[in-house]
Amino acid sequence: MSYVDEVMQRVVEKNPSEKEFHQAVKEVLDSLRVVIEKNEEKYRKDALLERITEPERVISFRIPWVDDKGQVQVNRGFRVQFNSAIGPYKGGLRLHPSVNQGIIKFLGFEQIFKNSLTGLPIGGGKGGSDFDPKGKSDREIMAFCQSFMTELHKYIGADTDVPAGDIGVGGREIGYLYGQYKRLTGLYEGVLTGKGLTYGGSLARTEATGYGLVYMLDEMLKANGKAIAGSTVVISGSGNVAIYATQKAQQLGAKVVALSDSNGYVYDKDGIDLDLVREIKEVRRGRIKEYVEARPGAVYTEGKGIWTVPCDIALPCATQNELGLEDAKALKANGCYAVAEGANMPSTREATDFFQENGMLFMPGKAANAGGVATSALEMSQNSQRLSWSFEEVDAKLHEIMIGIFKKVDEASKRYGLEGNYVAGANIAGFEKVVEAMNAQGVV
Ligand SMILES: NC(=O)C1=CN([C@@H]2O[C@H](COP(=O)(O)OP(=O)(O)OC[C@H]3O[C@@H](n4cnc5c(N)ncnc54)[C@H](OP(=O)(O)O)[C@@H]3O)[C@@H](O)[C@H]2O)C=CC1
Ligand SMILES: N=C(CCC(=O)O)C(=O)O
Repeated sequence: MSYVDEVMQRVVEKNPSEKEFHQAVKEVLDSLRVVIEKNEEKYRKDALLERITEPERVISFRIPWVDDKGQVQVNRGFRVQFNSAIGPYKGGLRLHPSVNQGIIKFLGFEQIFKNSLTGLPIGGGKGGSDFDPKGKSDREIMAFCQSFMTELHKYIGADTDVPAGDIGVGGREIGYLYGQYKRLTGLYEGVLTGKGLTYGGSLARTEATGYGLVYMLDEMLKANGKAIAGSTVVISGSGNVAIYATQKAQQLGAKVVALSDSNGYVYDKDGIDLDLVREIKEVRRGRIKEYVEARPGAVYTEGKGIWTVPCDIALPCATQNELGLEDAKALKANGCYAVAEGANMPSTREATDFFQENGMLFMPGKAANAGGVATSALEMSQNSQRLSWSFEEVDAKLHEIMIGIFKKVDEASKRYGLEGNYVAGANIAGFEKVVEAMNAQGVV
């Protein structure tokens, strides 16, 4: 049995119910076979793969809070501090009823290599809770966040572990979390990113993941003789990543024709009216189906199916495993030639393999959606200097970082004779820096 297969077997046996974690590890290890085979003896002796697939720390805790009816509620919280070889743990907090340890471990594992690709000094971590923010009052959100931070603050800090947003965690939640941290510790420090602009947040952080996704898409298309301008684009989700990916795609001349949420999707043949979507989602915290009430020419469809909408470019920006093999086949049949992942692991392994086997351009999330965490690291830099950079300065740095990530990914794929395989390129380029740091730091 190969070393990779031995380690994969260990991961499955030691984490039996964590299927998303298995999926994330398998994708990375499979693409690293060419690298591992060249160093197998040393890697085995150092138990390198056993260490890199084992979190440095997994923290789980009870979160009690009182709802508006005076009823005590209980949720479960997590923080996975996965790998600190190249910097303090850095990664988002996800609030969604589907959250469990396996989900947070898959996200934390992906974050290791994503953060490495940015070239910034940030390690991999992730956290969250099975708390469902949907339908909760502001007071209930605050009560939950204060209880969450009452536990979490024991394990985080500006030079230890810096959480941020993810699904269900936006500016409102970060604000409540930050206020509680400050109250408990008496420290005013950059311990969270995605903060409000009046208390240490960075301009362009709200836009960063979506903008960075489109910057990466632009690089991938240009390297392959294509362009965003004039293309038809379908974007899943209608949250932070999807909204600002839509904005940047429209600015670069694309026509975005569909967005979704967990209830269904809207198709607007005339192109999505982003101001209307932002009013519905960011102001009213409503459902995407409300879009057609103001745009009768648009069509709302309940449930899944957004990937049957004909497009040139697909940008999955909702959640993991939202795009499966049948979706991939439908995209190809309708002429789609490029996919870039705004979400974390939104394509199943079968869909990813299909894209690559059928000559479609494909950029995995750890490279394509790294703009968010990269800009979070820029927020940390500003906080450390007690300075605030302009939007243009941050956006220019973000764009430069995304161009740099594409170059690393492209170079790594070519170095191993895998030109155009951006999954392999991203995993190899991300892995190499982390491994060098782990080797230098000894058996820890
Ligand atoms: N925020 C960030 O900085 C970054 C986020 N990401 C990733 O991007 C993706 C979106 O995150 P973000 O935009 O921040 O989150 P938001 O909470 O702002 O938006 C999430 C969107 O995805 C939809 N969604 C969530 N879960 C499901 C599901 N199970 N099925 C269908 N739709 C679903 C939501 O619909 P509904 O409102 O109905 O729940 C919503 O439209 C996630 O995978 C996240 O991990 C990656 C890098 C950075
Ligand atoms: N949710 C994020 C952003 C993490 C961060 O900004 O620290 C991700 O990279 O998946």
